[in-house]
Amino acid sequence: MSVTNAQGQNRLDQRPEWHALGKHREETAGTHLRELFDADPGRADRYTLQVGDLHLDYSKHLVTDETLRLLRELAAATGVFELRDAMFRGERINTTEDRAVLHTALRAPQSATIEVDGHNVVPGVHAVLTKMGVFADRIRSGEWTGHTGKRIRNVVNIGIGGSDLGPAMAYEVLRAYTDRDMTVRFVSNVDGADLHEAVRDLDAAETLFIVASKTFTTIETITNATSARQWLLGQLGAGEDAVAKHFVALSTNAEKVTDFGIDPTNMFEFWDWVGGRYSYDSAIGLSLMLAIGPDAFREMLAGFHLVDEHFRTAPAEQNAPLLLGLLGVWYGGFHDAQSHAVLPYSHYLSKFTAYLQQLDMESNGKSVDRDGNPVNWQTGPVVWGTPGTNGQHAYYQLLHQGTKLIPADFIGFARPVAELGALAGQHDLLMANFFAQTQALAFGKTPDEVRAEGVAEELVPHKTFRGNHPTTTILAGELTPSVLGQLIALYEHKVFVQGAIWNIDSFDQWGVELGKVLAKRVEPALTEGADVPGLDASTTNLVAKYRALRGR
Ligand SMILES: O=P(O)(O)OC[C@H]1O[C@](O)(CO)[C@@H](O)[C@@H]1O
Repeated sequence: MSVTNAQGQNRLDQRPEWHALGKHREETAGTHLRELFDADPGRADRYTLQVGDLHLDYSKHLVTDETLRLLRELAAATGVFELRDAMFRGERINTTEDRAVLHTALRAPQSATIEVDGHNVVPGVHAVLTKMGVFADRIRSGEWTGHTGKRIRNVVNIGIGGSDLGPAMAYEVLRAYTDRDMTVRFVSNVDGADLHEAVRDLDAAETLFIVASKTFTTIETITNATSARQWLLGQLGAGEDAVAKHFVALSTNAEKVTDFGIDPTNMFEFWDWVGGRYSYDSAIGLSLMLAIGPDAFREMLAGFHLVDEHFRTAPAEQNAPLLLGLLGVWYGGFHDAQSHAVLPYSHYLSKFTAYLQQLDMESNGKSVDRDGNPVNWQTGPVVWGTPGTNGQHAYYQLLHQGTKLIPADFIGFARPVAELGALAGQHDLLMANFFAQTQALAFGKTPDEVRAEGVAEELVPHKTFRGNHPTTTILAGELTPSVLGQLIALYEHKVFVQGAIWNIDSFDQWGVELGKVLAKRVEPALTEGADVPGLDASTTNLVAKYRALRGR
């Protein structure tokens, strides 16, 4: 596909830096990681970075000093650093929604000044954090009681997308830091089964619902919140006045919160310059704060801030989010990689990749540039993965011997969380797998090595491992709140770098709209058999089949 447009020379695929990378790719085609390591004894030492508590090893990537130099030149030419500075300054870099992009302000210290339209937003951020902290302390101490006077022991967060995935992920990651006497659940799916299973064993008198929605118009969340209110009032046999003690809201939309019947004093505010998928360190993290307490929450914010500062100030050669972003551009643009695996070797990171899916794919799953012109290069990859070692016994076969190039991030920790007790003894085995996998992926096993083991000749191709599969290893001492913040900020800024280079708006999400509109149109057809003008033949048949199966 070849596209020309008014942007002319500014188009990514017409830039000399892009062409230089293409040429370099041709010249280095066929080079194996084995050769790169053999030719350069200093490679493993040189290709590492330390950012806060995160040790990054990127030596097992299909790059040389020259590749990295060319990629950095591309970053400079495409204005990554200028856009980064504009983001940190609070400029409206989300152009299609005409909004600033300031999740970094959510973790800025109180002394910072960050202005949107001449207004310093930092005092507001800290006021909400303080309000959240006071509320969390009241719930955790039992001072805040429900309608019947019982203390709150259950928290149910109702939200979807960015109003669910972040706190749900972080709650799992930081389980060891949570109040184990408090039940915290997350309801997102409009499938009634989600809410049903979340509340069926709970005592309503001890349950707090947190309705989390930036817009407070999201149909799934409002439907579930309405059902939760009915359930609560039904269980308590109480009137509407019980709602105030059992419902709080996290939103940017005070009017809609009030319409729903939640007292605005029980609303924790955030702002339109916080994107949904960048919001769990805002008020959206209230459920997490209730679980881990305000101090640990602030430690997490400090971890985010550490990496923000690194991204903002570190030179290009040592800038970790820049490097990770560039590696993705290299594989998507010049190796035709379609996906990116994130493989955490920690059970606590079981929801980490699902969280990254929204962060990355909703941000960079775009096919027009900032000016609305079709792009002629790959944008965001399919992000996928589950914790090791489970994946090893499922899809790693394809990673090792399949036909696809799938760059992967391996994330592991030197020490297990303290409370594992005797089970901590299993940690070395877990981490032995962690190290073995990146080694096997990079270096593989040659036919000669297989033969030397006495393998029958007809089996040699089957037992050969091509190797040359690129991985990043991210190793930290322990999975603490701060380390979680560092990891998330690392990925946020990596996504930013890629969007900047691909010249797309990483902060809008128009692609989710069409399905929402069509669902609204189709619903009356399901319930009432209403005619939907313009409905295609396949969907019409399916709707008819559905109605027949429902006996309608
Ligand atoms: O917080 P809200 O407004 O309910 O939106 C939830 C999610 O819906 C989306 O807009 C996508 O449909 C996400 O970007 C967002 O995180």
